Amino acid sequence: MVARHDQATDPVLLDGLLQARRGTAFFARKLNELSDAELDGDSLLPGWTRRHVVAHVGYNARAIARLVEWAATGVETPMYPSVEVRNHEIDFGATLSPIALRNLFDHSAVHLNVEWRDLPADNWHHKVKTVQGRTVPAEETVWMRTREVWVHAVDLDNGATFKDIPAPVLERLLTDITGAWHTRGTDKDLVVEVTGQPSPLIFGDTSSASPTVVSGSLAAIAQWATGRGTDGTTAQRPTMEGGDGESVTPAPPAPAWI
Ligand SMILES: O=C(O)/C=C/C(=O)CC(=O)C(=O)O
Repeated sequence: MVARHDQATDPVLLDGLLQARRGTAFFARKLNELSDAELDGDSLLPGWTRRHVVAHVGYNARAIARLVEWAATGVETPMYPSVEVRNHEIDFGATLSPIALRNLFDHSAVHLNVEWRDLPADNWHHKVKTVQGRTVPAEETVWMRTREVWVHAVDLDNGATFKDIPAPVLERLLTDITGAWHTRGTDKDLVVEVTGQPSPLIFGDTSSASPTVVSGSLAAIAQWATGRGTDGTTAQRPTMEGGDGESVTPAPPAPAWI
């Protein structure tokens, strides 16, 4: 394929797009491993079947494509008209036939990919607004989608784990989550330590004099921080007397993320 002269060439952006496409392929693989009947089963998300997860991931691609169209045209096209419409759409999508659900995922992913492919380099800096009210450059849509496809592949609960998610994606996810806790002030006296790294990764309330320190591998900590289980985590709690503190396994639940 011949690249157009106005296409994006920023290596960071191109690497991000690769991570999003790999995540989409990974989600597609896990979805293809599920029989139609298995789509009716529970996902890891409370109250959602696997059907809800697939519908959400499909509609999320359409919603993100609307942000890319906004960046391309300058015409404001929000992700969703409202959170209520978003939620209703997911509930409706979960009732589609298996073939329609699978088509929704496939077609919406292709559509988003085409919107990204066709967005001229300059337009990637244009500002758009997410459904959470964040104003971000269009390049952020790549990360928004990356996060969705990798994490929701785990939510399908048919074998994918956080260990399947590439380390740079997990690290950025942790930066996002701990940033959200900090903004809300829900990380008081909480330090998160990723073990088994060449150089230590530390997040959270690092200025606290008596923090609870939650530690574990990158995958275990990301799973815990996203509210998807405490396996592989431990917590070191301060004691009244000072000293080394008491060890708690597994760690207590993480603060809410979204
Ligand atoms: O990162 C944001 O500000 C927003 C992210 C989303 O809206 C992702 C979704 O949860 C969705 O598509 O509904």
